[in-house]
Amino acid sequence: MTARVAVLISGSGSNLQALLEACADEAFPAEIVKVVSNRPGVYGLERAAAAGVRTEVIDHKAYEGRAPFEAALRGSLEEAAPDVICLAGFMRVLAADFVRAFEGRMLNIHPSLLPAFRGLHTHRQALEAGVKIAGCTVHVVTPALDDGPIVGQAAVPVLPGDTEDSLAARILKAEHRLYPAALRAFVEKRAAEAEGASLFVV
Ligand SMILES: Nc1nc2c(c(=O)[nH]1)N[C@@H](CN(C=O)c1ccc(C(=O)N[C@@H](CCC(=O)O)C(=O)O)cc1)CN2
Ligand SMILES: NCC(=O)N[C@@H]1O[C@H](COP(=O)([O-])[O-])[C@@H](O)[C@H]1O
Repeated sequence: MTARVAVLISGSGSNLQALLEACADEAFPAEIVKVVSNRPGVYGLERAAAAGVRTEVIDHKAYEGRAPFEAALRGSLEEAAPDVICLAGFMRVLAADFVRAFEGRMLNIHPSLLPAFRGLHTHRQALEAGVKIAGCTVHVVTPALDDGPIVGQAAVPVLPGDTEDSLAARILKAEHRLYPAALRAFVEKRAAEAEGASLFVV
């Protein structure tokens, strides 16, 4: 079965692009059915349109607070009937009620080796901490920030003279390899678990 995936973005969408390219392979067990951005005019929307994927903008600045924004965002996602939601450079903290509506089937890619360096400015945190290994993590989204079960990780070296930009660029390349691999593993595990359940029903 091919999993229906909706992707949330806020910007460039380079991770979205990696997922689009992976899904273009007929053997990949997922298809991207909708891309939703909380920011209008971002390049990620152009990437989705070029791939023939439906897009929608739910601009958080157009709503009076998080609750009405998240209600609109939830409606846009539910309209697509996704099996899995992928946050890909999505930059809004989601309230517990929203996360629970998609419990266990929402993934995020975070540019650090969690549990190290949660939140924003992860590359600055890594350089200030003096770590020699950095990387990225795909995890299940929970109400707590950047805290859910880890699906996969990729490590890269921190090199002498690295700046935030040089480290971010190295990690971003790893993200583009990690996210499709992690999504495949996540989808295949869910399918196997569902098949296992049906065996007991029979
Ligand atoms: N409930 C959860 N929501 C989100 C998670 C999560 O694990 N649980 N992951 C984040 C993604 N993320 C880091 O990977 C992250 C994104 C945004 C922020 C943040 O502080 N955002 C600010 C606004 C920043 C902006 O709009 O430029 C905010 O929401 O006030 C922290 C971490 C996605 N959501
Ligand atoms: N906390 C979330 C976060 O920092 N996400 C990060 O935003 C960057 C841009 O992604 P993009 O090129 O896919 O838009 C990526 O490095 C991603 O890990």
